[in-house]
Amino acid sequence: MLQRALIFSSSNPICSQLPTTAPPDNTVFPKRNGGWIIPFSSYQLPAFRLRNYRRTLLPPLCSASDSAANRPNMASQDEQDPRISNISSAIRVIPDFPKPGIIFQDITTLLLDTKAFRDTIDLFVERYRGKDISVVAGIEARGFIFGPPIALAIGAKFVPMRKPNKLPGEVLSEEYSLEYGKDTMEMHVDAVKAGERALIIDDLVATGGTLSAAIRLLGI
Ligand SMILES: O=P(O)(O)OC[C@H]1O[C@H](OP(=O)(O)OP(=O)(O)O)[C@H](O)[C@@H]1O
Ligand SMILES: Nc1ncnc2[nH]cnc12
Repeated sequence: MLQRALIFSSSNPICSQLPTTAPPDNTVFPKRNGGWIIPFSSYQLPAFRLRNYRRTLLPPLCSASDSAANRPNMASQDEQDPRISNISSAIRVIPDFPKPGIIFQDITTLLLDTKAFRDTIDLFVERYRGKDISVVAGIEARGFIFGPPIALAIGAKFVPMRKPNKLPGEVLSEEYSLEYGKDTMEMHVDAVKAGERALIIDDLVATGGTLSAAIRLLGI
């Protein structure tokens, strides 16, 4: 997934049918070809070092580990990777769901395709293994599908970022706007420590609101 610090962009080889509406001005993600930023894409940005994690979330405290200079290289590697087009075609696109004007990217069909699903996980594992990442933060709900296998394979812990009032311990909360509504995301306060390097995983970035909230929650 997902962004001076982040994860993904769109001219995205996997979900190539996303609409090309520009993200809001306040997003920090790169806009390649004026498209959206979305997880399974070539412009991945990677992981953050939580230098100074704190409970009161203030301005960005983390930096991206992969320099901008390395990213075009990653992009061209992905463009040559034959797995990407197969993964892209395994995602079903449903217009006007859940309401008119939304072009829904349905990853449940990807999950039915064992090769495409495995290849998706492998792509992330190949990219992030050996990068000193100790935390994979998965965003509910679809980040819970892709995050755990990636976390196990790269030897990181998995931290769920949950919908409100689901976690039993002390939490940090972030409210955010969605393409179709508002929501709140929560994370256990003690799940991530200062100095840890985190990778945020989700299935898709549309407006970037969810990913931005996840970044704020990590205190980046
Ligand atoms: O970039 P954004 O505009 O924030 O949208 C992207 C988010 O929207 C979807 O989740 P959703 O909130 O629909 O929750 P779900 O996974 O529980 O269905 C998707 O899985 C991302 O988390
Ligand atoms: N276009 C989209 N497809 C799938 N999930 C989404 N969540 C927000 N926008 C979405």
